[in-house]
Amino acid sequence: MTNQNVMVTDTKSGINMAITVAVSNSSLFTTAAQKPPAVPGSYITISKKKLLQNLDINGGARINAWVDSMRASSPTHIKSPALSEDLNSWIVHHPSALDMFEQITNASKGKQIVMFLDYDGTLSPIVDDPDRAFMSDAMRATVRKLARYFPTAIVSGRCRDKVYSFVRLAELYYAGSHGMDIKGPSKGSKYKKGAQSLLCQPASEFLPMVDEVYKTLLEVTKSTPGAKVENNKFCVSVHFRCVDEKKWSELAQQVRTVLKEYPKLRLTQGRKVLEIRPTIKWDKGKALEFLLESLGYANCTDVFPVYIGDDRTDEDAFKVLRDRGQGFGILVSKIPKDTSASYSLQEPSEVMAFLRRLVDWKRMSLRRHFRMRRRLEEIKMSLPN
Ligand SMILES: O=P(O)(O)OC[C@H]1O[C@H](O[C@H]2O[C@H](CO)[C@@H](O)[C@H](O)[C@H]2O)[C@H](O)[C@@H](O)[C@@H]1O
Repeated sequence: MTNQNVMVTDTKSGINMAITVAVSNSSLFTTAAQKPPAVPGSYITISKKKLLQNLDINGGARINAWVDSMRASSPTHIKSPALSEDLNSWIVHHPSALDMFEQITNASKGKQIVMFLDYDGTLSPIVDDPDRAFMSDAMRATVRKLARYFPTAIVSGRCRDKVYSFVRLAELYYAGSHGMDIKGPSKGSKYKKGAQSLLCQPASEFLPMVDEVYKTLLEVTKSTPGAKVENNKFCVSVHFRCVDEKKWSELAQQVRTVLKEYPKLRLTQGRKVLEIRPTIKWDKGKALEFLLESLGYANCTDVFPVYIGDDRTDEDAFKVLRDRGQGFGILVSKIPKDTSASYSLQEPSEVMAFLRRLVDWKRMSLRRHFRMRRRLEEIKMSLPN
């Protein structure tokens, strides 16, 4: 019997929970201590009725599972030699996008690269205060250059206006609220005519409900020091980064009590954050598909989408790319995680280095292309009539 990290969906609350289970050949049992996974974030996805029943025995067990999941979604640093060994073997399957740069650009030859960028943890480093997650001027300048050469979209869990206030580049596409609020560039985009009028809000009917939940959660979580509730328009984030770990179960209980009254809302998790959102089948993956379609690449074989993200919610987009067999995902992570991304980068500074290389590569290939065209023109002109 071995311990495995398992991701299950609680059918009642909709929460994706990460728990450690002892696995034999024929059955699954939750471990008595419900310890956090040995390698945080390294999961297999299963659906076992028995497992869910175990979690349902009483509310306490369910809350324990929530807290385990909160821990698992908050991996920190590689501490033990065993974990760094895991990292070494993980890297073999998800090599650095910087090391594989040539292979990547070779695979994209003759195709239009379309860039999708998550915000927090990808373009800006993770900080304690979500209102101060600024991106650097150098990163902004890099993304601005990137958008000159490739259609570029920001795909974030944040409210669209908020992420725009951080990025401040009018020429980009923005998909806020985990893709539930998509808008085309507000400044003329050279990539798609009419993009300025593009707006997609598939969860608009949930707006009053989400606002009500936001206000209730704000009130209910007041008693938990450090908890922060963020209104992301079509979803709500409950942050526990600054909450003492001893208080996590209290916070989980508060959120669970509120959520019980709203069966049309579900819970997902990000980095030290509980995210409440409508149950509609819409996520960052759907947003990516919608944007590709809006750009006119719905059924094209000559498109090469690249999605860079650091969070569990980005996995939906990585999966879409895997399933389409087009382009690829890059996971930003310093630790091994189960992912559908093909490549990895360790942190936002590496993301910036990768984007810069992409810009330089494109600039050089365009220069080469124009030089060659000029040369051909010259040869044509020098030929006798
Ligand atoms: O899809 P994303 O753009 O990655 O948004 C996901 C969540 O990001 C933000 O929270 C995360 O970043 C904060 C600032 O660094 C950090 O304090 C927090 O612990 C992280 O979870 C944002 O505040 C959330 O609303 C988004 O859901």
